[in-house]
Amino acid sequence: NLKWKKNSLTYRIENYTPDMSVAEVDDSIGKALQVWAKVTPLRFTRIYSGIADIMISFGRWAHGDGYPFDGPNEILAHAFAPGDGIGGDAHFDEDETFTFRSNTGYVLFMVAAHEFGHSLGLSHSNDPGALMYPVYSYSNPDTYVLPRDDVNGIQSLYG
Ligand SMILES: CC(C)C[C@H](C(=O)NO)C(=O)N[C@@H](CC(N)=O)C(=O)NCc1cccc(N)c1
Ligand SMILES: [Ca+2]
Ligand SMILES: [Zn+2]
Ligand SMILES: [Zn+2]
Repeated sequence: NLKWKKNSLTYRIENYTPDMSVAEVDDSIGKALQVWAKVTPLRFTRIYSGIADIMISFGRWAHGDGYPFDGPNEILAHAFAPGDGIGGDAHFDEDETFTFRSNTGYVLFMVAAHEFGHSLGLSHSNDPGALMYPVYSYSNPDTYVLPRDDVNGIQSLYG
């Protein structure tokens, strides 16, 4: 597990999905980062231009890296382990329907929280209750508590 050598990280939202309002995307991303900040010394600062540690974008099919998306469902997003350049970046498949709070479509907060686990150095967990379990499951973002397996995982890196 590669990890960030610094606790203060920047992020930039490069573009937006038409599925949600700008404010809903901003809120979902911010809250998904806070899930991890709450249990580590990590701090996230948003920037609006230039290169951030965690560059966040929506794309479909071939979108500039060697890992094209696949249309609706299956792959929902991917993120790269800590490092320079594409390291830490998170890409979301624009062919998915992302939602804010409802459980019709994929809740962006949930997918983003999972992807940022990868951005911080976590791999998948085989604990079905874990956020880092490979398969998406819906949880209410307003009452979301990071499962113990994920807390242990991230604190083994940054505790
Ligand atoms: C091999 C990887 C590129 C698969 C990809 C993933 O794990 N990205 O982090 C992915 O999108 N997996 C889907 C699998 C699926 N279609 O259920 C997923 O939902 N991952 C995101 C996710 C979101 C929220 C919670 C959890 N546990 C997983
Ligand atoms: Ca897909
Ligand atoms: Zn990508
Ligand atoms: Zn994953």
